[in-house]
Amino acid sequence: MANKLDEICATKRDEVAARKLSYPSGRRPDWADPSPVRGFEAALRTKAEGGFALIAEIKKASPSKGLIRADFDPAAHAAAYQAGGAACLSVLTDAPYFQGHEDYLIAARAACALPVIRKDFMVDPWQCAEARAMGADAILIIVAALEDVAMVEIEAAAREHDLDVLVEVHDEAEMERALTRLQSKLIGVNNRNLKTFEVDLATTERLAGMVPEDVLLVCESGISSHADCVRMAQSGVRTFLVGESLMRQADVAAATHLLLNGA
Ligand SMILES: O=C(O)c1ccccc1NCC(=O)[C@H](O)[C@H](O)COP(=O)(O)O
Repeated sequence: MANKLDEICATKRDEVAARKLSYPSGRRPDWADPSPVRGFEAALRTKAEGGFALIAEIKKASPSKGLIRADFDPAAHAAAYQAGGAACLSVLTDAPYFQGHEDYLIAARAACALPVIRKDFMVDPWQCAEARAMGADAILIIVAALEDVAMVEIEAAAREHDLDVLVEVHDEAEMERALTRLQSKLIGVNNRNLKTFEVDLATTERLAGMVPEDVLLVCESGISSHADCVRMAQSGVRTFLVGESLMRQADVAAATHLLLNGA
């Protein structure tokens, strides 16, 4: 296997093939009909106008850090993130590598009024139908994981299901592909290299200048303090995706407020 991202995507393809056979429509039989979409990108844009906008991530474990939160309670974390001032939630649904689950997204979304992105490895347009059926308001496209044709098809499927799309890049070539091949105006720079797990906030600083004015730029991974947000703001970034540093806190609501406001 070439690298961890390739390995994760290969596992995901097998998983999706099996799921498609057991519920072809994308709706698992035990899922209730989801409530209408909550505007994910709109919520971020509104918050970013008056300060920092946060996508707060519900993340139990990760390939790079192992178990992050032993007393994991997605509904309680969702309510705490909302109380602390988050604009949106991100919920990891990948089980093999992140100990995630679709039920965590369903529980988190039911416990708050925030829009939710399904954080998973999208390798097939069918996963968009599945994401909406479980209640997601947005999906992630990782440019490093997909050929151009595949990411265009997944974005089109997301639009068909009224899902917003966060397009994730890590270097200049991926940013160029995102800007020229895809239509979404929501682009995240992941400071984590998903092939090596190295994290460097300078990645966002390097790529921020490539982003046109109508694109909302999201700084992802490795943010652990208000000072980090202030540093990124010097490059024009006001929107952040944060997981581990908040998930490790005893008082998640207070930590979220502190991250956003500095006091
Ligand atoms: O987090 C990992 O170890 C990881 C490994 C391989 C692929 C993706 C991975 N993480 C996904 C993310 O990008 C982060 O969960 C997200 O940006 C939040 O990052 P952090 O605040 O550093 O938890």
